[in-house]
Amino acid sequence: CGAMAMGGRQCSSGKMRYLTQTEAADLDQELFNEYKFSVDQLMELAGLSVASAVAKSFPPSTHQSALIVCGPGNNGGDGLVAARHMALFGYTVAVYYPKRTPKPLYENLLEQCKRFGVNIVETLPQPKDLRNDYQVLVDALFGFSFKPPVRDDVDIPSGWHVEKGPMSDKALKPAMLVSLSAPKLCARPIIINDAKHFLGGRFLPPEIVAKFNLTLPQYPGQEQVVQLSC
Ligand SMILES: NC(=O)C1=CN([C@@H]2O[C@H](COP(=O)(O)OP(=O)(O)OC[C@H]3O[C@@H](n4cnc5c(N)ncnc54)[C@H](O)[C@@H]3O)[C@@H](O)[C@H]2O)[C@@H](O)CC1
Ligand SMILES: [K+]
Repeated sequence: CGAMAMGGRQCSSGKMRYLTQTEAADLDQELFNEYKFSVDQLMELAGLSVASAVAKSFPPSTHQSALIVCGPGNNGGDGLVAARHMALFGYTVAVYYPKRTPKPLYENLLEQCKRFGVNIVETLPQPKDLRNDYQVLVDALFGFSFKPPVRDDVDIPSGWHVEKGPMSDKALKPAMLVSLSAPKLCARPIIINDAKHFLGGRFLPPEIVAKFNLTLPQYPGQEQVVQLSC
C-alpha cells in the first residue's frame, strides 16, 4: 500500500475486489514477465500517481513543505519518483532515505532528486517538530512485500500488514492512502476508516484486470489517479 493521497467519487468500495499479498506479488510478476514492463517504467507511473494524488488533496499552495520517507525496496523507489514530481509541482521537498539500496535504479533516482532540488536529509526532526517543519508526510517505506513485525533496525515503521492493516498502536494512521494498480485487503473501508483513498498506477493491461477478476473504477480523462469512495 502506498500511503497518502483526491477527485470525484467514482465507484462503490463495496464492489471493489481487494488483493491478497500473494495476488499483489503475482500481478506484479506477471506485468514484468508476461507483459515485458521494466521496473523503471512502472515505478515512474506509480510515483507520478502518488505525487498527483497528494497534489489533489494537499496542494503546494496550502501544503508547501513535504517530507517523503523512503524504504529500501520498490515502494521506496516510488517515493523517490514522487519526490521528483512533487518538486516539479512546486513543493519544497525533502527525502529521508536511511537504508539505501546499491543498485543503479535507486542511485539514479536519488541523483535525479538532487538535480531537481530535493533536499536529502540525514536525520528526522523530533516527532513533535515534524508538524511544524512539514505539511505533508509521504510514507514510502514499505509496500506489499512488508511482513510484520517490523525488524529492529527499522525505526519508523509503516507497521501495516498487507491484508490485516495496522498491527499496533504505533502504526501510521495516514490521512490518505494511494493504492497502486489495485487495492490490497488492508485498504478496505473498515480498516482505513475516514482516510482518503485513491487508486493510481494506470498501467494494467485489460487481460490482467480480467484474469485477477479486478473491479476497478474508470480513471477520469487522462488522470493518473481516481478517488475511491469509502
Ligand atoms: N505491481 C505494481 O503495481 C508495482 C509495484 N511497485 C511498488 O513495489 C512495491 C513492492 O516492492 P518490493 O517488493 O520491493 O517491496 P517493498 O518496497 O514493499 O519492501 C521490501 C523491503 O522491505 C523489507 N522488509 C520487509 N519486511 C520487513 C520487516 N518486517 N522489517 C524490516 N524490513 C522489512 C525487505 O527486506 C525489503 O528490503 C509495491 O508496494 C509498490 O509500491 C511499483 O514500483 C511499480 C508497480
Ligand atoms: K508505504
